[in-house]
Amino acid sequence: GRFGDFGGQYIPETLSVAFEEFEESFEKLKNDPEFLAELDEYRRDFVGGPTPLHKAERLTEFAGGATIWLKREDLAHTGAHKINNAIGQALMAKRLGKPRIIAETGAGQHGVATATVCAKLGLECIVYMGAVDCERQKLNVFRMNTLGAKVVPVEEGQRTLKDAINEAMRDWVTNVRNTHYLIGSAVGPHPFPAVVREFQSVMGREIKQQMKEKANKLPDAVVACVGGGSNAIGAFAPFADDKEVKLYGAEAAGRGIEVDEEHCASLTKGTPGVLQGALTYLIQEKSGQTLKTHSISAGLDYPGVGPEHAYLKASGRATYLAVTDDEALQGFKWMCELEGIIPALETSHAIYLAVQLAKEMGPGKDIVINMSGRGDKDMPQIARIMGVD
Ligand SMILES: CC/C=C(/N=C/c1c(COP(=O)(O)O)cnc(C)c1O)C(=O)O
Repeated sequence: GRFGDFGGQYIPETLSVAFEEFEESFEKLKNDPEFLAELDEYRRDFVGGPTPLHKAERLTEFAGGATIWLKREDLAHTGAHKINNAIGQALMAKRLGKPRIIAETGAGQHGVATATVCAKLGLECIVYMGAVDCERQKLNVFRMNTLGAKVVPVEEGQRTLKDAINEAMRDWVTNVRNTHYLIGSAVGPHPFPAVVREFQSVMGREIKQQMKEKANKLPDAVVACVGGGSNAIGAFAPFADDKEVKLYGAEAAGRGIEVDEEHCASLTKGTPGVLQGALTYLIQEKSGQTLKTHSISAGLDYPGVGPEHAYLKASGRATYLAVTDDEALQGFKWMCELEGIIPALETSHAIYLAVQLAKEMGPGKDIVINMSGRGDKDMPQIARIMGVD
């Protein structure tokens, strides 16, 4: 369960049986034709996949370089990529006979995705969400409640994603017998990062297929934002062996990476350490205590990162660059005004980075942005920032 030196399974003894049975179930199911057929059916008939891949004509012209393509995962059911992982793990939980599902959420998209599949499959759903995120992603709290989930505001720590994960893990240790912890990103102890990557890789496989159909080539670069890293690893993984395809992750530089506690650029400014069950890069002080973080986007506001990204950085296979709040807002505006798409603030970090890269790469090259989610959830925050609320 390692990615180079990274990853591993640093868990309390009480969870070892649950992890063993989850890993066994995954090893069996990941090649099981019937399970894979069921996943395909959900992707097509419930999620609305394959999500479109199309040229961003005006954004390309504006950037003045490589052709920019958009992988429209924002059009997936519930409005983000999170649904792919939620369905896969919920179907596994059903097979494991676990009637109770818990989840953590930051942007609320994973919470909504989990509540959605629990309604569909008849599973109880409890979502832990930092009190700060309950406020800034209020629309998604309403949606979770409407879908029948119980949202538990978390008042610990800085009351954002890391704190929600801690509470979910605390619940799981107590209720592991009848409960599956449906983790929302490619983080945590083995096999969570591998399981989440597997379920999210549908995006990268579709990108590869669609680029072949539309341009008869591989993309020269794939760009995705990186919070815990699930939409990025899902877009990147199918290209791992295609060395000519460059992989870029956009981290959150918040108010700037020069100042501690003002960013979440774990790969750019972090150091190796163990966080929430995995050895990865994290923003920590000498004692190993994680530092506070800031990002305009709740879904990137996390001091760690998935261990597979730590490995991709260390091995040089992927490049991670930090994008500030203001740059993300710029990317947000460009996508709205040039392509008629209101993206999530998380996704906006990748949009800004892709425009910079397109300039550098020049005409004749092709770059794909993994449009991880839509921006409905962010409209109240955007309205306040633009002074139109
Ligand atoms: C699981 C915690 C992260 C959440 N969202 C993260 C997120 C992200 C970043 O998460 P990753 O793909 O896992 O890095 C990107 N785009 C959108 C639209 C997101 O909502 C959530 O709770 O919805």
